[in-house]
Amino acid sequence: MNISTSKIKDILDEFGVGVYSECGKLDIVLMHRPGKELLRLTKENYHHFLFNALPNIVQTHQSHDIFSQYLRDHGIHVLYLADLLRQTLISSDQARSQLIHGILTNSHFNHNNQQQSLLALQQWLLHRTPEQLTEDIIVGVAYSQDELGTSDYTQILLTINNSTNEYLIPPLPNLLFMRDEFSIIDNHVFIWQMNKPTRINEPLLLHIIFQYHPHLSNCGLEIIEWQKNIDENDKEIPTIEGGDVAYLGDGILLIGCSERTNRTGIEALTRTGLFHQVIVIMIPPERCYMHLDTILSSVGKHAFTLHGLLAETMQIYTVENQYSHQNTCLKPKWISHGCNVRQTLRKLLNNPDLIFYDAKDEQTSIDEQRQCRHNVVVIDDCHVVTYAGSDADKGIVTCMSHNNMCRVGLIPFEGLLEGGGGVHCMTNAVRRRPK
Ligand SMILES: NC(=[NH2+])NCCC[C@H](N)C(=O)O
Repeated sequence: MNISTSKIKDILDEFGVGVYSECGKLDIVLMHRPGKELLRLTKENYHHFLFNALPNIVQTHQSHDIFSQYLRDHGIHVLYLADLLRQTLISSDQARSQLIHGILTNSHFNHNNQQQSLLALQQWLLHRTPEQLTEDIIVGVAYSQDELGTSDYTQILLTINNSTNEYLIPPLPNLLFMRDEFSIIDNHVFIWQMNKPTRINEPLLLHIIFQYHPHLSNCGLEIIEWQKNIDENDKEIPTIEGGDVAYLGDGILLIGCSERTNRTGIEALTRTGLFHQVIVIMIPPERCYMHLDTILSSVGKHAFTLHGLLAETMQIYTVENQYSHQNTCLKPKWISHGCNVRQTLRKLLNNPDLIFYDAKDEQTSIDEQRQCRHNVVVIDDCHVVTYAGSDADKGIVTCMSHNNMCRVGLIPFEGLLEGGGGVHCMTNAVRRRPK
């Protein structure tokens, strides 16, 4: 579904932008409807691309369209990444150069031919139209005459490639999980730095969109260069992925320190000084718990989902800024609050009645966590969406809907779950009201 730039302007004018909670009414969301990049997945490479199995693209489209239609049926405007990127590249030469520069920076060739290959790739990219560039960066470009055409630079690229690399530009099948590349918090845009190399080009696209899109670049959102706040002594590169980030509103940030989001990243974010409280949950660094939202997500003002198996084993910290006498920001301090997630969040969030929904027994909870059902997205307070197929007696959906506590919309998982993410992972709010 194509949305024109003028329609986008109307939506932004009508609703405004900014995300002020995880559970207020959702008005505008960004998603990516997967395309031919999924056809790049094979039995040999799907692990490399962080998929658990091969999806059937017809099913992916069906399920994804049912999901986006559910959102539209409840008054949410769905924007699509490919539309925004194309519109940005059409309207701004600077955006095109920045995209090309970013692709070149992230490309690595055989050491001996690095310089020559980069020049050839640059020339090849400079001859692409905005529409072609949009497709190249999302779908990827294979080392083949078919895809590269017959120019002089093509010959150089094909000759130089030592055939160990299948792709000149790698495909981005994980764009399906639009949650992870950025977060909007209040009216600030944070473009994240991915931990997994195969996702390295994804944030680049979002940076270009928020910086140059004819309407999103001047609608009152400000990009924050959070990763500049690292200490000289920090040895690791700061990484944060959006699935670890839950902005609860009123300056309170809940964040997972996980396989993907590291301490240096969390400290750099804290040092922006934009948060009143930063609460960190230490998540076991395992693939099945890759982000905070695989085990906990917001359901409404009164509740979260929480995978019970981990509820009393994950250390919780608050991270606070410290300043020198000259008022320079020093390394933040980590204060431990023990390992009981339920108790600690009730206390830190000053809400003794906070509810944590889970399946009724441990094995069902484990099964449902693996099927991404703790991963819910809020439409409005107490109205969420998750994947269908939850156990009718013991499943988390039954627990959430008990006594009409919550309304739970269900969408098919076929064609989506193979990528290892749920409905929260596939959406990213551009406008969400306070709780
Ligand atoms: N917010 C999330 N939980 N995202 C899920 C991302 C799944 C993706 N295949 C990855 O491994 O990166």
